[in-house]
Amino acid sequence: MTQTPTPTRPTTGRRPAAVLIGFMGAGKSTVGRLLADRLGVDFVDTDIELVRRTGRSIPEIFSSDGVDGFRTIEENVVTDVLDNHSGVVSLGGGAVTTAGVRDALTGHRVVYLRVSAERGYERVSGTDRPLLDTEDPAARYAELLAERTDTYSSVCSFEVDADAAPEAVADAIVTELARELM
Ligand SMILES: Nc1ncnc2c1ncn2[C@@H]1O[C@H](COP(=O)(O)OP(=O)(O)OP(=O)(O)O)[C@@H](O)[C@H]1O
Ligand SMILES: O=C(O)C1=C[C@@H](O)[C@@H](O)[C@H](O)C1
Ligand SMILES: [Mg+2]
Repeated sequence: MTQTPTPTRPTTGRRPAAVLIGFMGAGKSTVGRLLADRLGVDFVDTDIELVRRTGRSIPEIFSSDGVDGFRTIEENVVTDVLDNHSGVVSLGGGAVTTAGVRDALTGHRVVYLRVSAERGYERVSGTDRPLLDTEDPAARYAELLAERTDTYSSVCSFEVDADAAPEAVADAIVTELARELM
């Protein structure tokens, strides 16, 4: 009897050393770069990659395609990067809200940068964040963070306190990665 092979995405067989997740302002991009330097590997930020591939800014995509359109583009970029990148990968803050991204994270070393609403909002306040474009962005920030916390926890391999300084967060990740090798 002939068996139908399970369809899989084409891959290069490369796997990220670590995938950073967490809310806006948790420091995924900042710490991701530091961590990649420390490990001597490449760094890819899926928000930057998405802008590069589409030639449009994130606020432009939100305004023309809506949040669902943005998530579809984001899912394609994230799954492609996870399949083909071997260094450190930082995801956009809302990528894990898409089921396809959560599935694609299975089996990866996923680090959750857990930031408090106070520290995180301080870091993003005044920047162009479509999802915070409301009358009370600080309250919206805290609300969205609370809504997503369980999702971040459910897909991560381990979490680090991201209220600390970027170097300290990168150190904590290196320590945990080294512990896993013991
Ligand atoms: N641990 C930290 N301590 C203090 N400031 C930080 C820390 N991490 C990041 N920052 C600052 O906060 C801002 C946002 O950081 P960053 O862009 O790395 O966050 P992010 O998690 O990638 O957010 P996004 O989900 O929007 O991509 C930047 O100005 C950065 O310099
Ligand atoms: O938290 C979010 O939903 C987002 C976070 C950013 O990284 C960007 O991906 C975008 O602004 C959406
Ligand atoms: Mg970022």
